[in-house]
Amino acid sequence: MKTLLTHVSTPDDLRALPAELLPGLAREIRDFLIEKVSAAGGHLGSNLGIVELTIALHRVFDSPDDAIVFDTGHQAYVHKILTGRRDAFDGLRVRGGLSGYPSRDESPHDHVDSSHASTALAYADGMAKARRLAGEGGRSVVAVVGDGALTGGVAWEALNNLGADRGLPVVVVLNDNGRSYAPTVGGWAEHLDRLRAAPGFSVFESLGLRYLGPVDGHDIAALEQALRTARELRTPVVVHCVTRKGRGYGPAVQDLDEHLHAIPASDPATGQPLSPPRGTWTHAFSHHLCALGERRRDVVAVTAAMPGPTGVAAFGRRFPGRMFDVGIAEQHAMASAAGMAMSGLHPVIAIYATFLNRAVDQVLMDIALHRLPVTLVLDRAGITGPDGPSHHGMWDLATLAVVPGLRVAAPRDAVRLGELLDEAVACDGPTALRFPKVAVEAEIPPVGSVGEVDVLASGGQDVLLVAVGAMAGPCLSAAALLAGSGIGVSVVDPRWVIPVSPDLRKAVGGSRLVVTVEDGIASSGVGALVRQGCAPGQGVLNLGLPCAFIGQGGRSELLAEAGLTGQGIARAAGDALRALDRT
Ligand SMILES: Cc1ncc(C[n+]2csc(CCOP(=O)(O)OP(=O)(O)O)c2C)c(N)n1
Ligand SMILES: CC(=O)[C@@H](O)[C@H](O)COP(=O)(O)O
Ligand SMILES: [Mg+2]
Repeated sequence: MKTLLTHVSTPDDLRALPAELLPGLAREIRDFLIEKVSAAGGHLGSNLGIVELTIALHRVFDSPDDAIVFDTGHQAYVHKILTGRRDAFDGLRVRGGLSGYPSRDESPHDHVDSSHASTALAYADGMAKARRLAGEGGRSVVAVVGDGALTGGVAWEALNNLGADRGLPVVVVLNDNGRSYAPTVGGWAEHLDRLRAAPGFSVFESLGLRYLGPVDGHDIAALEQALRTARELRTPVVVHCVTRKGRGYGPAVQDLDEHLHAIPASDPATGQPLSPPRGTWTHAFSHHLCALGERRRDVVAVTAAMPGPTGVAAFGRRFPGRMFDVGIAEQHAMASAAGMAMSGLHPVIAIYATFLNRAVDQVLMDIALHRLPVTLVLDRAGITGPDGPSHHGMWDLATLAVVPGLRVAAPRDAVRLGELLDEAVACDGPTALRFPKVAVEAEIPPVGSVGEVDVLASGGQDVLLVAVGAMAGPCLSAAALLAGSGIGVSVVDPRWVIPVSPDLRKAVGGSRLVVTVEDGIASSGVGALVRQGCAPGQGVLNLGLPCAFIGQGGRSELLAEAGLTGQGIARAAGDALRALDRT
């Protein structure tokens, strides 16, 4: 029986609770988190570590009038529990259910939807300035930021601005657990180490902010006292709180790799996944990269704070000194890789497709303009699923399509992933590979080829399906359905999808209707490029995702909504062919 938690649904309830009951409430919140996150999957370790800190924040500040902005937002589950959303946790991260991040649609206590890291201080800077201009400067703005998120350059741009405006009532709550996924890296992490051991010189003070701490981030009374002091200062101030990721849950504390940062549905007793993990694209990439590392001494791997999730951790273990974790610093990852390539290395930057967005200028100006041999490996491309709009990796093809001289490949299976990675590092200019967040399906062998384009099915020239990467499987299903209705249909996989190759132009010639199918924005990706080269009078249909922010849900259900299933593709192609017949 959850006696305390059932009586605490709002910050007012929380403030009414006697202080001696708060440790018991923290225990109940942890039990609740373990039960609900184990059932749904989600961000467990970070939330277990921030329980006391969130309680203290909501007792000291008056949300939503005082704005509490969570950086990245993956650690806001406790905030949700304490702001009226406890009962929604059974729908955590499912279609139409509770978001895994703050969401303005869900609650006035949530101010920001984006879950790309390192931006909370900038939001706080802007909110505080706007409130001051509107004569509402009496309210505080609180930015809760992790030690990992503070490795991102945009956070330091905000600190630079905050430090210069001493009249802003901005409280930066640094939740320092010493980790991103893996231990946080760099001189910054070392500085925090020293501050944790003995308060002394603080970089923040040199920048013009006040510094309070370090505070034990699991001692609610100490936290409340520090936060009250910070609130009364009415100037930009950093409260340095030291916490433990995964606190209070054995399997999380014992997971030394990531402290169960993010988990799939798991057994709460053991912390083990309910279904054994199937071979993912990430596993396949990790395997091929290690094999490549044996053959090519110049190949190095770069990650922006995600060595485990992007699959380069194994490469780092096998080739010490050839894997570089640069922190949550995607722009630096690109520009530093450019420098490496200028000096004789071939860097492979492994990054989620959605986080590429932050570094597009570096791809253009630092890598592509210099025609440097750098390979981007874009994991979680296309629809990702339960992480929602900010995590779908759906902009990569549209953005990379306008980068001069950059070649993009989309493998359809693990064999092609190996081949294309080899081809990519054999290029003397920039390349990218993209694949989705899903288990890799069985190999799809070609039945023929047109130059470097693989023919996957050869059944006639009424319809040609051009399958981009993992869309090959649904395209083959669609081809079978169309053939069953008497339509002559063929399927090709270009392998290298950007720019459109002369081989692909040759392959599409002669078909009445060309249908491109991609797990990216239909109007601006590979399909749009293929369309430009089609003959006048030739029918062209571009299937893919809408140019819209797509909500959370299962990958399959979101792809089905976009029509990217065998049936959906067959229906759309059949309709388009009939329309062509009528013209
Ligand atoms: C721009 C960007 N890059 C990468 C990520 C993936 N990511 C999510 S949380 C995280 C680690 C965050 O570490 P920290 O801020 O210290 O929070 P903690 O989980 O330790 O509480 C990373 C790398 C992201 N959300 N945004
Ligand atoms: C908050 C964040 O950006 C990551 O933790 C992300 O949620 C991980 O996603 P995967 O579960 O797909 O690795
Ligand atoms: Mg951290």
